[in-house]
Amino acid sequence: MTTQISELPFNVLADELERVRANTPLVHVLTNEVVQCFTANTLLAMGASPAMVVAKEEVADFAAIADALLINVGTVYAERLEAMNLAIAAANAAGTPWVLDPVAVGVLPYRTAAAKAMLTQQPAAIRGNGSEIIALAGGLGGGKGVDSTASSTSALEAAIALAQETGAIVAVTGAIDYITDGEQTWSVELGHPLMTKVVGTGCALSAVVAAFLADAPNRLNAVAAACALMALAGERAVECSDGPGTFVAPFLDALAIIHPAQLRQAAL
Ligand SMILES: Nc1ncnc2c1ncn2[C@@H]1O[C@H](COP(=O)(O)OP(=O)(O)O)[C@@H](O)[C@H]1O
Ligand SMILES: Cc1ncsc1CCOP(=O)(O)O
Ligand SMILES: [Mg+2]
Repeated sequence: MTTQISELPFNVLADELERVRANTPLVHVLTNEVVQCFTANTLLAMGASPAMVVAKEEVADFAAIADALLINVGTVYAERLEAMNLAIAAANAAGTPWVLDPVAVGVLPYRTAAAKAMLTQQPAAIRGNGSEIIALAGGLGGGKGVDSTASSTSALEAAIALAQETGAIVAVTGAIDYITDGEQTWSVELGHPLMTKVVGTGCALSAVVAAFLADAPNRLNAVAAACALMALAGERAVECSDGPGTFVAPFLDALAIIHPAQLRQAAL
């Protein structure tokens, strides 16, 4: 199974970033307990508005008024899963796009079953690392806890199959990010290996994917632009950091500073 693969042009990223910043989308975030603050700061820095509403008594009301929803199963347990499924149902009823981040799917049966059941609930996008995407597509993904043991390139076929099966845009990330609708595939060759040494870069990326999907006229471009923005900010942050401990501050700064006009200039 193959699709046409092209590198995402910077002017597509520029157009998408301009659109998102003009709308400041409200993103409903149901994520794991490790990355809450980093995810909220990432969304604020790039121009969205995060809210971590998690109670099962509140999630349906909030998913209906949010512009997009993130479901991340990183520290899922029974009550959180119940809230996630209520939020997904309400998002679908309201036409709110929702994103699945299948953290460590394939490693543990409880979360694997939970995430696979969610695939029938029309996710607008799925963003995961190589191991997670292979497992979600029904293969043996491997995975070392939350980390991938499979390259994104080795997971591309699984990503394409998953997109065709679910109708979602699938982003499989790693040294190269691939973003596919099952027919057309964008690649993003940006980023830096140091991004794997700071917890939450993948989780925060999935939240940014949700932000870009809010009212998106072209979902493939929206998800690809989210991947490109994060990877570009990571690359820039590495230039002025000494390692994982000093990465986060310049990363958030880069997310805020990167400007569509600058991207259009770089595209020339
Ligand atoms: N080897 C690498 N080189 C460059 N960028 C990378 C590399 N590995 C991951 N990234 C970037 O790090 C971010 C998180 O991706 P990834 O590590 O695949 O997700 P996760 O944290 O969910 O496992 C993405 O922006 C991705 O492009
Ligand atoms: C360490 C950890 N444990 C459960 S969720 C989580 C965070 C995973 O973050 P990411 O997928 O962005 O590396
Ligand atoms: Mg992850």
